[in-house]
Amino acid sequence: MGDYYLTEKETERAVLVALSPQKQSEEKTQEYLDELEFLASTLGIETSKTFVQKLDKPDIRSFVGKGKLEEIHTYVVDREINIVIFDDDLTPSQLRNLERDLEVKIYDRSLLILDIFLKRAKTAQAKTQVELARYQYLMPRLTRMWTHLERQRGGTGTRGGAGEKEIETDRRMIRDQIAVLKKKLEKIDKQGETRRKSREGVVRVALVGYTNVGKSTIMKMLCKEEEIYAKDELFATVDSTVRKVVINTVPFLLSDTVGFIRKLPHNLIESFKSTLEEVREADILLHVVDISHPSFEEQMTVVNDTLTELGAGDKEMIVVYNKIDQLGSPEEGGFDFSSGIDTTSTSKTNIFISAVKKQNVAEFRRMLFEKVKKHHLQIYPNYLAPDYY
Ligand SMILES: Nc1nc2c(ncn2[C@@H]2O[C@H](COP(=O)(O)OP(=O)(O)OP(=O)(O)O)[C@@H](O)[C@H]2O)c(=O)[nH]1
Ligand SMILES: [Mg+2]
Repeated sequence: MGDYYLTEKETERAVLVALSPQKQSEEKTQEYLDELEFLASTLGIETSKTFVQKLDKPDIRSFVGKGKLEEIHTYVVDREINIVIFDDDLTPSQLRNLERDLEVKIYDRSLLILDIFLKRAKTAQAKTQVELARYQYLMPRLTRMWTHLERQRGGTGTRGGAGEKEIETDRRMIRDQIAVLKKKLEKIDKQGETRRKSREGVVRVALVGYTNVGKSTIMKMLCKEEEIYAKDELFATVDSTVRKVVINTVPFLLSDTVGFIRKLPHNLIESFKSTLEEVREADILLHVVDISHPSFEEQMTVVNDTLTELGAGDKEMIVVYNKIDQLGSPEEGGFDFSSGIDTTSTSKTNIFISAVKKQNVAEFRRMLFEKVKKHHLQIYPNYLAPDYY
C-alpha cells in the first residue's frame, strides 16, 4: 500500500492536465504545470500526478484525446483522486463531458483562480467583485454547478445531471443574483470615488507586478508596517491597500494591488477594474519583477500587456528588479548589482534590490523620492523639498 492511503480524507488530491503544442518547449510546458501546481497548493490541493498530451489544439469533446482520457480515468479511480485540473479554460460542453467521464470535480485554470480570489477577498468590494465574476463564469456552466450541488446534498455522482426545470430555476436565481451584485458594486464604486477625490493633491504611487514577486514585502518595507500580508502563495493580496508614506518630508500615497498572472480570467479583470483604478490613477508605477524567476521576462510581458489593457500602459514607471539575493554572486557568473542602478534605459528607470535582505534599499528610496518630488512640485510649485542627503 502506498502513501496515498495514509493521506487524510479531507486533503483534496488532484491530477493536472496540460497540452504540449509542438512549438512549445518541454521546459515551458513544465513551467506552466509548476505554476498550476502552485495555484492548486494555494487552495490546499495536493498534486498527485501530471498528465501531458502532445496536441496543438484541445480536443473539442474532452480537451484530451480518448486514450489519454482513459489513462487519466484509471489513475483517478486507482488513487482515489478527487479533482482533475486543466491548465486551460474548458468550454461548458467539455466541462460537462469530462465530469461525466471522470466522475470527479473538474477545475480549469479560471475556476482555480476565482476560488483563490474568493478565499482571499476581505473587503466588501473585493468580495462582491469576485462573487460577480464567479457567477458570470458559472452561468453558462450551470448543469455542472447543479451536479455539484447534488453531490453536496449527498447524492451520488448524478450521471445525467439535473432536470431542465431545476436548471432553469437556478439560471433565473443566478441572473437575479448577478443584477443584485452589480448594483451593490455601483454603490461601493461611488463611495470609492468620493474617497479617491479626497486624495487629490497627493502624489499617488502604485505597486504592480506578477503574483508572488514581492509587492507586499516592498510595501511593508516602505511603510514599516507589519500587518501587511506577504506570503509565498499566489494572490496573497486581492484587495488593494493604500498607505500614506513620507520620504524625507515629501508625502505620497502608496497602494499595493492584486498580482497579475498569465491568463487571468477575463471576467475577473472586468470586475476588478474599479480596484485597479488605483493603478489607473497613479502618477508613478513601481513594476516589481522577481528577477530570480526563470521566466521573469515573460512575466513582465504579461504585466505590461495587462497594464495596456487597463489603459495604464504609458505611465511613468520604475522597474524594481527584486529578489537579487536569490541570484548567484558575480564570481558565480551572476550580475554585479552593487551600484543598484542601470542607466542604460532612458524611458524607464531600473533598480535592482532585495526587499528581504534589504539590499540597495537606500538607492531605491532615493530614486522613488526624486520621482515623487518631481510630481509633488507640479502640484505645489512653491514647495521647497530638502535634498535627500
Ligand atoms: N528571497 C527573497 N524573497 C523575497 C523577496 N521579496 C519577497 N520575497 C518573498 O516572496 C514571497 C512573495 O512575497 P509577497 O510580498 O507576498 O509578493 P506579492 O507580489 O505581494 O504577491 P501576491 O500578493 O501574491 O501577488 C514571500 O515569501 C516573500 O518573503 C526578496 O527580496 N528575496
Ligand atoms: Mg501581495
